[in-house]
Amino acid sequence: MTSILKTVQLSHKYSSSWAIRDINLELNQAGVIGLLGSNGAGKSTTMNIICGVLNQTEGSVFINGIDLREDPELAKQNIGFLPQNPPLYTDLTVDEFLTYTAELRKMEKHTIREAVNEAKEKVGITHFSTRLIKNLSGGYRQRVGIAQAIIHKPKLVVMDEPTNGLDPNQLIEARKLIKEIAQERTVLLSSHILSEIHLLCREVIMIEGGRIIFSDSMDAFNNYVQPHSLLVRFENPPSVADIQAVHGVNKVEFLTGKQARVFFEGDEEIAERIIDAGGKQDWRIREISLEKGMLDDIFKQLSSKSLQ
Ligand SMILES: Nc1ncnc2c1ncn2[C@@H]1O[C@H](COP(=O)(O)OP(=O)(O)OP(=O)(O)O)[C@@H](O)[C@H]1O
Repeated sequence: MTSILKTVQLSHKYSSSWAIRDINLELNQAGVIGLLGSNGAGKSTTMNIICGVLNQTEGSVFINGIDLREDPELAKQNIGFLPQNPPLYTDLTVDEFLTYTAELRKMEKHTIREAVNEAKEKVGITHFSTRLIKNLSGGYRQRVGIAQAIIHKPKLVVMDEPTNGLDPNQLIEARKLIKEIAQERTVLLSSHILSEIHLLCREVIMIEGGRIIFSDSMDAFNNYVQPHSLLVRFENPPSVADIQAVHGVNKVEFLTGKQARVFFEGDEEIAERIIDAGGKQDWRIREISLEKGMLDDIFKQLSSKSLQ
């Protein structure tokens, strides 16, 4: 089977330093795939190369089996791109802009009108067809950006931090839309926010320092990343020393007078031991929950595992 996207030993150097090294990706199915990494990890560089905006220093990109360097025009017919800052012409109306992007894609003239209408309908902006883009809210501008990325019905849509800067309501709508779009195609989406990737993606590729340090399903990711802290809320808070006396606890931080983050090593049965100690010493525990690590901690865990 031909992969929708395949990268082979993709590496890129800006002047003297490598931004990404040996990125090997292979995507075959519809759905949202997350590219997760902290700021500067190499997400935009990877995406810009995949979309043909930046020429790699080394390695190859195949879109639907077509080498992007050998036949960029044909390869790009299968890609839609929503860059971090979508290049919208804000003095054009939605219709004018989408027609222009369809022409840029070299779509056949007689197909453009229908394609514009379909894309508008898909992202829910038909009622703004004749509105100037500069008079749209951030959330609707984002939709125009998504419409231009799907207007030619590509098999692969690449979105660089698409939910950045949206307000909570816009966020919910954008996530819904991205999931809908991914029902019939592959969406590769980047974010530095773990919870965003959790909400949207079925697979996750984690990149750090320009290298892939994890690539598997979201479920596998959840199993791989072991929790190592608990949030505990007490009605009758004990001292730090009292909590540290519980076997396995290695650090305690009080976040408020009644809530503490308890770091532990080893098994998750620590929660039972804390509840046990709390019962005996009348801490009156009101809430206790395992925390998945913060992104920085997860990077450290995964980096050290990948070096083992
Ligand atoms: N035009 C450039 N010239 C020189 N170095 C660059 C350039 N663009 C990016 N870099 C460097 O390459 C590395 C990867 O950057 P990249 O933008 O790909 O990361 P990112 O994961 O997308 O981060 P962010 O979320 O902050 O955009 C970083 O160290 C960055 O400083």
